[in-house]
Amino acid sequence: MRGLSYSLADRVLFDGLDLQVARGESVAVTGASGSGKSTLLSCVLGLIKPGEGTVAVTGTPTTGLSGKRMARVRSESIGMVFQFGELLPELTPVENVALAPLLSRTATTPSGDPKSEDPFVRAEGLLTDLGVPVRTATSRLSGGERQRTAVARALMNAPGLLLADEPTGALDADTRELVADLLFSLPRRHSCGLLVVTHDVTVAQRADRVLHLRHGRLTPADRASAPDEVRP
Ligand SMILES: Nc1ncnc2c1ncn2[C@@H]1O[C@H](COP(=O)(O)OP(=O)(O)OP(=O)(O)O)[C@@H](O)[C@H]1O
Repeated sequence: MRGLSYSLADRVLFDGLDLQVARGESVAVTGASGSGKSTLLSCVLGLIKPGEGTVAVTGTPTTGLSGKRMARVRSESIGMVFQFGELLPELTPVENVALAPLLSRTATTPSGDPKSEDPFVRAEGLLTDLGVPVRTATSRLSGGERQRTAVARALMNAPGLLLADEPTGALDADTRELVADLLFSLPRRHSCGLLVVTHDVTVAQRADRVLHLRHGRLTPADRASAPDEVRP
């Protein structure tokens, strides 16, 4: 993201913000409630158009893309982990993970060979790798198992960029540690960039870089020592 600016009706949210996340790297963004962390991810996902500035995902400029082409960038290049997992309880864990590529028919293997691997086989492999029981109902999974299922789903398209919005926010302390360990191991294991937004400083500190969002800009967290406030 380069020179990103975005305003709400009553205040400036981003004011010439810059951010680059490399493959193999993890970056955590912290900031006060309402500072714009989730909105930042929405700009990367192309769900919100910035007033000024540019966004590129795995080298593809996305700022001016049509909805259809942006949807393709999302399905091919981005994986997303939400705070509450957002799994469908009616489906099995394997079905939850395989669903998006089955619907969009854009599943790729890590080597980038489209459709060369059955989504169900890949989903089961990822879940097994992440320690999720595959022969159980989704509704019976523990909180940590649900989030690991959500991580497996985000990895299905072998994304160049993983986004996570408060990925441990709904977990107890022990489970949070396990899921955070897993999440921050992904950039190196899967050769993707990881951008995490979180309130949780103990989670953020695991990232290669921690940035603080304040007054519409990102600064290294250790330099952001003044108390936070949301600027009117
Ligand atoms: N659809 C919307 N329309 C108008 N304003 C919005 C919309 N979505 C979010 N906002 C506002 O944008 C600001 C930033 O919201 P955002 O969710 O990005 O903050 P955040 O830093 O992620 O907050 P939190 O840590 O509480 O989740 C907030 O003031 C919020 O009320």
